[in-house]
Amino acid sequence: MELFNTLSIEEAKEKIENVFKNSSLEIEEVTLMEAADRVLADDIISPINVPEFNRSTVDGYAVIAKETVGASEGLPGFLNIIGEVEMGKSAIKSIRSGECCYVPTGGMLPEGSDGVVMVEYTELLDDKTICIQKPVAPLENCLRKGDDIKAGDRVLTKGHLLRSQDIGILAGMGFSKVKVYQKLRIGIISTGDEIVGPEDNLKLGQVRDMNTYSLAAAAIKDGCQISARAVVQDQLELLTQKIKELLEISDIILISGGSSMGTRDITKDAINQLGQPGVFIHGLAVKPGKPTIVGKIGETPVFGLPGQPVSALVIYHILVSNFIRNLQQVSIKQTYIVGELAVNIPSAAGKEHYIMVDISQEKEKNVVYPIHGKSGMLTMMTKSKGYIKIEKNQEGLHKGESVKVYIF
Ligand SMILES: Nc1nc2c(c(=O)[nH]1)N[C@H]1C(S)=C(S)[C@@H](COP(=O)(O)OP(=O)(O)OC[C@H]3O[C@@H](n4cnc5c(N)ncnc54)[C@H](O)[C@@H]3O)O[C@H]1N2
Ligand code: MOO
Repeated sequence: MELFNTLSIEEAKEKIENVFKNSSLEIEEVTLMEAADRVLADDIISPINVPEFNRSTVDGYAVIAKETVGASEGLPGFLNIIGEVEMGKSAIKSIRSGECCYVPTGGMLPEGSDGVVMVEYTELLDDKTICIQKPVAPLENCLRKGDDIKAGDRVLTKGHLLRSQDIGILAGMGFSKVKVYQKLRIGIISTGDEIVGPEDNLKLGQVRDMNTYSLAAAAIKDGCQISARAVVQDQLELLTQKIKELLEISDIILISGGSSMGTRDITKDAINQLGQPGVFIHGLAVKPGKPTIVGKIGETPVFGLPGQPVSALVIYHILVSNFIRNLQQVSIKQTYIVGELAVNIPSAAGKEHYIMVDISQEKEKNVVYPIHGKSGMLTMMTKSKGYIKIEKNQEGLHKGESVKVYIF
């Protein structure tokens, strides 16, 4: 009798990391417009101060702050207006005692000024004089040179996943291109005589291909590109041939279906036929996803995911995504939300259980509800915001317990 030799997810991650410890990604330079969701391959050191000059954060009058002390509506202070600062131009004049200068929001502060009184707290007496009705503290309503970034600051580090605000700050520092890790090319194969495309007519007994699409979308979200996708029938020669083709153009291959022990389950044989070291994991102590396969053909990682749509996508999230993020050297760990379980969740000890959950905000708390179903029912995941994990040695979780929800 052949049984799965099951590893825990942690053991599997360790083994995979070990087998691919010499793999590394190439580095490429991309424009800022192409850089979102890519991973920085270099530290970013600012060549300039941001802002590069002292700026006003309001529309008002640049003043010497100590000369406004005690000013009020009943007892205003009087200042001579020496002019107006224009946007995009340097403030030519400097301010001396008893003077002020009009500055728009973002405009350069004239030399000598150290605060800005908002226009609403001033009154124009004539075109040369204003009265100040409210004092300002030194540096009030100002952004000083280098307040945001000092020249030489390390603003972003290697391994940082670039988000919209990061792209903005790169532009602000004057970078128009950045070095990022190459986009991994993912080849996706869905196996099964019964599998047809979403555009095909469905005959009784056939099943529409969900895995190609859910896995492709997940990989794209992880910053990868899809090199090719194919549906292959349960025949060893056909599958072997297709994997061979995809090896030429892919950095990672994902195969779904045919991972179990049935006579049609040929994924393991196909991987083993194509070269050393072949399959080095078959079976995980998890639910869903027990029959997962991991192999290596030449230098290429090949994941044989279970055909059940929930199992395939859950294993992608807990194993494949982690592998991709490690390869890309992403520095952040997976984020989670902490919530309180709404009900008891039973589970048998001996394997890790991944439970799909929804979260609802009730009385300032995140309340976590399990979404039940079988691994062939993908709406279990469409109704969920994420998943929680029940450890191998735990027999379920209790209502009211605090849990981490990993968002997908
Ligand atoms: N004797 C045993 N049988 C099974 C075991 C076991 O330990 N012993 N494990 C079960 C578990 S757990 C899972 S999960 C499945 C995994 O099966 P396979 O990876 O071999 O997948 P298939 O048999 O090809 O398909 C399973 C199921 O999923 C549907 N499917 C497949 N591909 C797709 C796709 N691209 N899109 C949508 N749906 C797909 C397929 O039609 C089947 O209904 O094995 C159990 N059996
Ligand atoms: O583990 Mo299978 O993945 O139960 O459906």
